[in-house]
Amino acid sequence: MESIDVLMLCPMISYLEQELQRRFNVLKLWTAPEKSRFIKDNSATIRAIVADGSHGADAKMIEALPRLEIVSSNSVGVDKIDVKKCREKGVRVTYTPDVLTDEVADLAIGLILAVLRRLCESDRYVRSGKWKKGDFRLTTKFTGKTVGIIGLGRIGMAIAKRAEAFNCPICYYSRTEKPDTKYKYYPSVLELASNCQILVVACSLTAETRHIVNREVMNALGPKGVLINIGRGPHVDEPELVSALVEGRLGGAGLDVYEHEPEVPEELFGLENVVLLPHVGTATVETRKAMADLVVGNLEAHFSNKPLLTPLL
Ligand SMILES: O=CC(=O)O
Repeated sequence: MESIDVLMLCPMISYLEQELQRRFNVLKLWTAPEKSRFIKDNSATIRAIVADGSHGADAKMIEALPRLEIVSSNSVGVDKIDVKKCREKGVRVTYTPDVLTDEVADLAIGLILAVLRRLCESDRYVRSGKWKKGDFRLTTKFTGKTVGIIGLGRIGMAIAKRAEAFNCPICYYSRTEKPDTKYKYYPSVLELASNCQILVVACSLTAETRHIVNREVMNALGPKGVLINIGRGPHVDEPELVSALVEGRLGGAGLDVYEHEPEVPEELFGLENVVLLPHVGTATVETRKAMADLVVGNLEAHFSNKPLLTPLL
């Protein structure tokens, strides 16, 4: 498959770059001094795009590539890809579900513990020598707290299972009630937030779920409530989140994602009830390799006329 031109949108793990290069002619968009010129110059030959959760293909890019056949995304979230345009143009879209579910769910639990038990703050306490002057203050118990989950898909379900092991009552919001789960369903996020102590965002980002966590929801979660976001930044109204935390209307937050990554509101840096991660939900060697294998496997399948491994479209 040496002669197939694949446009890679941003740097990814070297294993993925190497595996792609062994099979395809990889064009690295980020190395081009002028991106739109680069796309134009190669538009007659590019047949595939490799995207990720932060770098996708918008309508303009898709329109600019008349020979484009497939977008293979190194992510489960495809909100940066204009899927509607792909459908219209007959461009296939693949993503990397399942292989990353455990990793993201583990991190959600890690964030809950980090916020409630102040793990980052207490680590700093030891390193700075403050322990010698007195014990660290008391924190908050996780076991038994009610966990509300927005979006009970693969990842939401994996978080629920883990939280159950901490004896947490689980409730959830999703567009429709899931028939085969014992977890309590609330038909609105507001009701969910009013009835849980830890609210976890685990749904995909769409026009409907943008700012699904707004001021009202944060107020309902309240000064003892904790918000965990391992979904996408725009799920949460970020300026409202900052003011809710600064004003003490919300008890704490554990965030892996932000509205304008890698920009993070500086007001959050001084808050000890907030744990900030740099969008690392899937970022382990094991999971990123499994994702890379799917990205390559989907392209290989497509160009050998075999069924796609994990098609979205
Ligand atoms: O954010 C990560 C993903 O969508 O896989």
